[in-house]
Amino acid sequence: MSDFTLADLERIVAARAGASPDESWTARLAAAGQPRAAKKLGEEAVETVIAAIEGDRTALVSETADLLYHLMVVLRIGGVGLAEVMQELERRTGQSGIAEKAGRPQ
Ligand SMILES: N=c1c2ncn([C@@H]3O[C@H](COP(=O)(O)OP(=O)(O)OP(=O)(O)O)[C@@H](O)[C@H]3O)c2ncn1[C@@H]1O[C@H](COP(=O)(O)O)[C@@H](O)[C@H]1O
Repeated sequence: MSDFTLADLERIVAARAGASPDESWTARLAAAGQPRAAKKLGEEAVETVIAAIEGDRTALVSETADLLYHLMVVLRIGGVGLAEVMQELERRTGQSGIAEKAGRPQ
């Protein structure tokens, strides 16, 4: 199994965001701006949904990789660090999602 982490990918995205858009997809998306990058993220999310619904495991792996990569680009453009997201996910471990939703103000 791979020990490559999302934090590793975040570092790669950060390093490539300032490269030449002619040589780097990351830089091309960063130069195009958040609307373009977010649209691409949405496309990859839909492709992941389709792969999941179709039960296509190979496509689910590939489309999820596309999705996570484009999510890292969108987070980078949005100035959000992966650590902030992981901190929020850790905060949520203290409670079931069902209980969390039930406890929201009506
Ligand atoms: N993980 C990725 C990664 N996943 C997808 N992509 C690119 O995202 C683009 C997606 O565009 P398209 O939708 O046309 O391609 P597609 O999704 O395969 O097409 P569909 O089948 O979905 O229609 C393609 O150019 C992919 O190569 C990625 N580009 C870069 N990375 C990582 O980022 C690093 C730096 O890449 P550059 O910034 O390009 O140097 C790479 O070494 C990788 O580690």
